Amino acid sequence: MIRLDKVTKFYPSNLGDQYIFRDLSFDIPGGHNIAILGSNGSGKSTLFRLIAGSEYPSSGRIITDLTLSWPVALATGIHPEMTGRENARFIGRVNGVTDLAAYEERIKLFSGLGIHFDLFVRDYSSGMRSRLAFACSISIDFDVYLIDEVTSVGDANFRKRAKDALQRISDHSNVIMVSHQMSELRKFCDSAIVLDKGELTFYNDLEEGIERYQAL
Ligand SMILES: Nc1ncnc2c1ncn2[C@@H]1O[C@H](COP(=O)(O)OP(=O)(O)OP(=O)(O)O)[C@@H](O)[C@H]1O
Repeated sequence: MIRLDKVTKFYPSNLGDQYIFRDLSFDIPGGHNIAILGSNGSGKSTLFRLIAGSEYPSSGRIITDLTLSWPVALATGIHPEMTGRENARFIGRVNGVTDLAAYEERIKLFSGLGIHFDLFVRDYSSGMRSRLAFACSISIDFDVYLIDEVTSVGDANFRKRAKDALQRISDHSNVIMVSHQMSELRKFCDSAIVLDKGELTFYNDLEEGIERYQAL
């Protein structure tokens, strides 16, 4: 379970503080593959960053007893001044991977980065960076994978590899996924959370959630 406890999140702007969530308490149930649905700007990415811990709430807290991956689009923890291999090794070590050499090789193979794996990440394209981040994430055992752009990262070949890996993962772990493509969500998710005006609603049935979202 992932619990949002009285979470408030706002961003300062030239028009004053823009509130995304105000005093929001919500339990994201475990054991589901959940699609996050909401219109542009409703706060899906913000929610992801809060859950992943890559951004703090303005007040309140997020509590969980689960291990969570990081959203790939953020490429959180990927350091531009290190090579892909050094990044992989660092991420592996931080996440308690025991066989680091095997982990590195898995990432090199999965990311398809070839010789770029030993070049500085600062010289990567954004697609290459996302491929590295996704490969690092998918090669670690997490309880929940936060998936934000699997369908749009890299070329057709990589996308197929990513989807196959995700399919394997969703058999034994859970995913929380953001995508504007309903076909993708239908492939991996069984339930939904709809974001609207700072409120979250959980739908046990994905189709019910999609219907609600489309009616917004
Ligand atoms: N770092 C930031 N600084 C200021 N405002 C931000 C920041 N990040 C997000 N916002 C604002 O917060 C709101 C929610 O943004 P967010 O990216 O979470 O929405 P989203 O639902 O993921 O949108 P989309 O479907 O377009 O990707 C938007 O109004 C956005 O402008």
